[in-house]
Amino acid sequence: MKILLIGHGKMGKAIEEYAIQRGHSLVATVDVNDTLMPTLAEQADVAIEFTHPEAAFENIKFCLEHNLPVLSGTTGWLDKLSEIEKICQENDGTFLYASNFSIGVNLFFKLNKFLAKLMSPHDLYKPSMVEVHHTHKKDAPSGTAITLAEGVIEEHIGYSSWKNDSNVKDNEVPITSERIGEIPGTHKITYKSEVDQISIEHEAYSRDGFVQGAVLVAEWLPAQKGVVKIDDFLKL
Ligand SMILES: NC(=O)C1=CN([C@@H]2O[C@H](COP(=O)(O)OP(=O)(O)OC[C@H]3O[C@@H](n4cnc5c(N)ncnc54)[C@H](OP(=O)(O)O)[C@@H]3O)[C@@H](O)[C@H]2O)C=CC1
Ligand SMILES: O=C(O)C1=N[C@H](C(=O)O)C[C@H](O)C1
Repeated sequence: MKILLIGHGKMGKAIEEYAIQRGHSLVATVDVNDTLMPTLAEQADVAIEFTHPEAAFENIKFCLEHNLPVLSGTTGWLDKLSEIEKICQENDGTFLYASNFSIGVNLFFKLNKFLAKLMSPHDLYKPSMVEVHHTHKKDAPSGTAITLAEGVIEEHIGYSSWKNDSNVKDNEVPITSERIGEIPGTHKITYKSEVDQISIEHEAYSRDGFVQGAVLVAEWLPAQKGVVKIDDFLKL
């Protein structure tokens, strides 16, 4: 498979290495000072986009307007997600966004929803979330934390929004973001009552899970149409 790799930072470099290991080739790596040229899109089977919250929208739009299936793992740009989904439909394209490409985290998303549903009738237990990442991370809260909070909101009658603060209203899920050293990504949800607490946690040991998931999804993506989800790939 021929991959157009957009973003050549921590994720881009690791994806390049793993994609080559799996027998793929790169049409090009496009980083911040490079230009996305239509000829690059013509030569590629799929684009993988891991860049910056400010850059993701234009990069994805370019791919969709040049008939190139594209997956994006960039977080922090979700205010424009519905616009991209519209552009995908208008161009009869293929697009997938996932806040986290690790299989473990996508199973954790399901566990989170299950726990929220169980907790919904028990308002003595108050949820809160902590996400911990490396100090280079540009966005807070993490995209994964937002997906987890959305899962709670979907399943728990007592919650309708989230806030990146520990000081919240009754109907808000509090998310605390910590930035420490080189931590790849840890997410913990706790339901606390006056007498006890229940926590679930996912801890990534490295970026390998995100990288492997992104390349496996990229292999599957060109045969799909429209706005697709990682749940479709994982059959969750
Ligand atoms: N969904 C998932 O599973 C995962 C998502 N992520 C997300 O992916 C994104 C990238 O993460 P990471 O690789 O760690 O970040 P890095 O900062 O290491 O890499 C991003 C790269 O993209 C470059 N870049 C910036 N603007 C553009 C542009 N317009 N076109 C092309 N390249 C550009 C940056 O250059 P410069 O540094 O000069 O700005 C940098 O080289 C983040 O949003 C992060 O949250 C990360 C891990 C897993
Ligand atoms: O920036 C990162 O590193 C990560 N970003 C994603 C997020 O914001 O959820 C996924 C993972 O946690 C690593």
